[in-house]
Amino acid sequence: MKTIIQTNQLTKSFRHETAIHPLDFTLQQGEICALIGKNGAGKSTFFKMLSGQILPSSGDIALFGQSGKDCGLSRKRIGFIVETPTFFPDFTARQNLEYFRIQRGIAEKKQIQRVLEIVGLAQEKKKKFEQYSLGMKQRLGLALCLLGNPDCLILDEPINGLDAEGIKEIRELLFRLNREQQITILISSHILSELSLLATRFLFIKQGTIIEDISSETLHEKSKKQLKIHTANLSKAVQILERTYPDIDYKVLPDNYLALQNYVDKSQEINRLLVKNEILVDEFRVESLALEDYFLTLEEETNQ
Ligand SMILES: Nc1ncnc2c1ncn2[C@@H]1O[C@H](COP(=O)(O)OP(=O)(O)OP(=O)(O)O)[C@@H](O)[C@H]1O
Repeated sequence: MKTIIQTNQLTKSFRHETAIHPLDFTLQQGEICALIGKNGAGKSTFFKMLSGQILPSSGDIALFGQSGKDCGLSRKRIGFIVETPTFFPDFTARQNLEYFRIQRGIAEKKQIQRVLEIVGLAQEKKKKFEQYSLGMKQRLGLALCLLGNPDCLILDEPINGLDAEGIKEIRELLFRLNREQQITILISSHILSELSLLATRFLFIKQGTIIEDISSETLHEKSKKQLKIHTANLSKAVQILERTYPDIDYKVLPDNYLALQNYVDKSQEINRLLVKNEILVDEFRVESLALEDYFLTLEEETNQ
């Protein structure tokens, strides 16, 4: 498998703070890797270093095996959405792409039709950019990314502000690009439910440090079923459960939720036990741990 991106002890400090602590990261061909972190965790800073918009404070970046000066040439093989691309408002999609095609020295004119077809904007011949919906604007941003026939896409919040239908369209488009054209994708978003449908790998970043790097299979395995209980009397419930099942594995979640990781198959027995001990349970369900919960739990655990 080919390595698309490799960083070695990459760091970035701004005047008053360190945004990225020494970061070692490898992205392999074919992956769809989701970068997940709270506001200010360092996602955009990392992406900007990869795109060459800002320089690292220390460490190396290798793109397609090339580092140093050659890294700049390899960058052409990557399509970036790192900041919302600026288009001319009174140009059509075609005119906007034509401008960027010339600016970037891309010889083949037919690339424009090709990328417009990929993102589903080929029929929009007359509409100007300013008349586009947000979804269309985002798709044009992706078309621009695809103009140079990239092998990899690095997308910072490409589904920001889209409605459910727009999000689904972009997801399906990214799936197609990955499966049919073997395009490797590194993507960030705050819409974790969406990333969980798309990504093959999840990278969690907190205060500039990767706190977890996990494949979707392992995540799925780890996030098997759990028993989620909501009660106002959480401490008493924990006490009784610990007394009855000494090896019980549980997590206390925010807002008076308790998640049991084992004894899930004994849900009826547990329910009866709590009721017998006069613990008022107002929610009791078996569920799969969602990516969102996984992220919040991870954030909490790393606070300790
Ligand atoms: N140009 C800059 N000058 C000073 N500090 C900066 C600069 N750019 C980013 N930072 C700081 O670096 C840290 C990481 O910011 P970054 O934008 O990378 O986070 P993020 O994970 O992309 O957040 P968000 O989800 O809000 O986009 C933040 O504390 C931010 O204030």
